[in-house]
Amino acid sequence: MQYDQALKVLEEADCLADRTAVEAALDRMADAITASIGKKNPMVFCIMNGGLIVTGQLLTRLTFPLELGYLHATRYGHQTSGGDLEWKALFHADVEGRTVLLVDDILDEGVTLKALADECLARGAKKVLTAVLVNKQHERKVMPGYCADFTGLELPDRFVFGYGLDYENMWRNAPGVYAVKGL
Ligand SMILES: O=P(O)(O)OC[C@H]1O[C@H](OP(=O)(O)OP(=O)(O)O)[C@H](O)[C@@H]1O
Ligand code: HPA
Repeated sequence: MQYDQALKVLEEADCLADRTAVEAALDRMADAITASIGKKNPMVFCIMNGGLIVTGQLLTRLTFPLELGYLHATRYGHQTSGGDLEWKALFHADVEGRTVLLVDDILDEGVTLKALADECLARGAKKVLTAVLVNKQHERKVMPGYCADFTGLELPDRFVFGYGLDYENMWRNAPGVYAVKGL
């Protein structure tokens, strides 16, 4: 996307959650995560690329012992609808017997998180929990009612960017969650 076009995308977008709202959501998530697994010495995986900012900002709010790793799987690329899941980076850490927390930017249809959670369980994880900044509200989930264990924001069925979420690989750095005009 060209520079001018990218500026126009942000200018025309609808802000669904500004920085203050996102930070409050991260605070709530951190409290809930701490209460749930604060004493479990969990293995936390950032789901790249989208999970980068949420994981970073969440982790500074988690003041208990944990280990950090990353997984990379993608199914959207430059598209606004998902395809087959493509693994880009496989497990580099042993999850056997561990409590695992998967952190991502969004649960849209849930295909990505469910596949990664299933893979952790297949590798012997004792318990797998999931955390997302955004849950997109619609009826196209991978299983009816599928949702994360910890959700920051419930947002409408729009294509969103910011706080790690991209629109055509741009604006992951936008300081709020914005919906693309017309999408
Ligand atoms: O719930 P789903 O419908 O599976 O969609 C959610 C996934 O889609 C995005 O990743 P994407 O494939 O765009 O890769 P990226 O993280 O590199 O942007 C997002 O970061 C989630 O991982
Ligand atoms: O709305 C979205 N925005 C960015 N990335 C996504 N991946 C799934 N849904 C979305």
